[in-house]
Amino acid sequence: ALSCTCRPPPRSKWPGAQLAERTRPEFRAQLSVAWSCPAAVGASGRLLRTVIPGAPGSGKHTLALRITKHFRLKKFSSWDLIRENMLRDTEIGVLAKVFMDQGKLIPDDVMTRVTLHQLKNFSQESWLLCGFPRTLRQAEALDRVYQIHLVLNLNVPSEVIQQRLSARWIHPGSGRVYNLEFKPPKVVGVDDLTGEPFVQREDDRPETLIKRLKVYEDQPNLSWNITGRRECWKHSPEQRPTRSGPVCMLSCKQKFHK
Ligand SMILES: Nc1nc2c(ncn2[C@@H]2O[C@H](COP(=O)(O)OP(=O)(O)O)[C@@H](O)[C@H]2O)c(=O)[nH]1
Ligand SMILES: Nc1ncnc2c1ncn2[C@@H]1O[C@H](COP(=O)(O)OP(=O)(O)O)[C@@H](O)[C@H]1O
Repeated sequence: ALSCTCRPPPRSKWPGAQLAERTRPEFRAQLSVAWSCPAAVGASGRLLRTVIPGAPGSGKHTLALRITKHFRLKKFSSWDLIRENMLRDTEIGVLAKVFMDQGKLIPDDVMTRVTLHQLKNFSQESWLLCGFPRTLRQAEALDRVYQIHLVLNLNVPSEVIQQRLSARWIHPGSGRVYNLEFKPPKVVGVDDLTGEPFVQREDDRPETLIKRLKVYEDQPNLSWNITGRRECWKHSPEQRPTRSGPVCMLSCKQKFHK
């Protein structure tokens, strides 16, 4: 289920080789593909611009953390941006809470404005953007400003998502994510680093979660299309995943395969 036209180099050549050996098989496969892509190794000497769109609860933040740590990219996440604004009670934070509590996406113009504004300060760094874009309008707005090299799609069926999110807990101050099954804390109920209690996200409660998944499912699939020499974001008619477990499809812009 992994698709990339690049050939992986020998494993010993990956910078995160040792880590990759220790990670779970699905992450290892994802890292291998990411590393095998010339865009990722910076073969062209360019800055790397990567995005992880993906369904709610598909594991975007978990994977983004691993990749950015070991491939030395700057991580941006739409959720961190929103969470910081909510903690500071800014106008954007208050607005975001209204939409999140209803299980809805934050309006495109707001999300695009804050994200692009933040990215502006990092024009000389390679980055990975997590949770953005989530709609075609956001994708097109991003594309107008940046050339995106890699798109990591995490395709996870909704019943697996429901199971994961019902067991997700976070530390509200830092946003650190736990999972009672997949990534349990050292001591039940408290954050590993601060010892502070963790909470369930309001929007992970079953009634809101069902609405969020519906919003996601009702929205046409966002995919990155490469046809001939044309590269563009589009709505794809592909079916939502039905297989259980994470499936990663990686697309690289064509010019990096030459
Ligand atoms: N079983 C399993 N759980 C995962 C995996 N990746 C993330 N999780 C857990 O699933 C939940 C959602 O992951 P998160 O990274 O917050 O998803 P996001 O909402 O897409 O950013 C969290 O509780 C994670 O600990 C995975 O590969 N397998
Ligand atoms: N790119 C985005 N566009 C619109 N809303 C967003 C975006 N990213 C995050 N949000 C809002 O913030 C909430 C939490 O973000 P995140 O943790 O990435 O969500 P999820 O767990 O649903 O993947 C989303 O449910 C949505 O309301």
